[in-house]
Amino acid sequence: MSDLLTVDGLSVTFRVPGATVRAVSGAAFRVRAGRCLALVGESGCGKSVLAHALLGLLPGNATVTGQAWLDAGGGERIELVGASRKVLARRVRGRLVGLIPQSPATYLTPVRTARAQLEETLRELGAPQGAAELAGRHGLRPADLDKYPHELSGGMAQRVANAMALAGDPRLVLADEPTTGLDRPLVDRAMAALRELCAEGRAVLLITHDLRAAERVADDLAVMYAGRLVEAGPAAEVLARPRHPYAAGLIAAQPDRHFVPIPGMPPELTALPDGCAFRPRCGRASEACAVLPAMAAPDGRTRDGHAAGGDAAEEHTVACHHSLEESRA
Ligand SMILES: Nc1ncnc2c1ncn2[C@@H]1O[C@H](COP(=O)(O)OP(=O)(O)OP(=O)(O)O)[C@@H](O)[C@H]1O
Repeated sequence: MSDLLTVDGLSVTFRVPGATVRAVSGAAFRVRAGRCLALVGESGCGKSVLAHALLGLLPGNATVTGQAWLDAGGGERIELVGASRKVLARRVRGRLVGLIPQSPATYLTPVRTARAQLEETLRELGAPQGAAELAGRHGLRPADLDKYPHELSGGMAQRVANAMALAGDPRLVLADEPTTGLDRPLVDRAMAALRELCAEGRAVLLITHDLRAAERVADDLAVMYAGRLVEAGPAAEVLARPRHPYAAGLIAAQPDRHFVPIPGMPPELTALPDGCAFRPRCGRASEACAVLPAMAAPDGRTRDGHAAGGDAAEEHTVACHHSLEESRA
């Protein structure tokens, strides 16, 4: 399977009065065709900012550095961080990359019917199909199209948002907390829809704090803490044998596991500590943790700031001086 997206050393800062918010620091990962990578972490850790950075959707106070290579087909690759607004608007957003937004009900324009919004999307893309045909493929009936967003159920609004995201037949789909506000059956349906996208050969980047949802759909998992990836690998492997104390804590905090919250709070992104940002909350912390640990495979090979080549991305990697693997060995 080929890499559709290769992110390398991606960082995002925001200028705010008197401070700098370090929202994403040196993220490196790849998303492959036919696979779903779930990016998980607590609210505010930088997941959505990362997705928006890829699409050039951040506000003017943001600075993005690093690289993100998108396979545009036909041997062409587009570097998203340096791409012009025109390239992002005309070639990337909606065409090569579809965005399934957080909270579809609020993403849709309240004063326009579903049909009007789908038609506008299709017109912008120059797509030949009609709104009814597109809607039908996403399980919407023609009568649903004449409804305004507030008249749509959560599930229907989600289908409209999915139809808009997929109208341009994108190779990569970014799903930003697509399950926000949905009850469990709708979450299950949304996850099944993401799985279908993978079966069609698309690559899916799922951004979520819902580990249970990630568990259902993800092939690969990356765990983010305070703007930094701390653990990555095959989803089943990371969930069964987490190596980073934060990842282990996040998993143990699930209602169907021990339901024990991690003590303390994440640090302010305007005042990140030196070294490992999880240090103040970590029972395993030592003086060594004052130095930032590199993302490394069990044999110690590091890949901090660099997307892995070959098949190495499926390796289970962790950025921790005292990983749980160490104590299991
Ligand atoms: N325009 C902005 N200016 C300053 N800070 C911002 C801006 N946009 C986002 N941030 C900050 O960046 C950090 C990361 O936000 P982000 O929305 O990516 O978190 P998240 O992990 O997706 O959480 P959630 O699930 O709540 O959306 C937060 O501290 C947020 O306050």
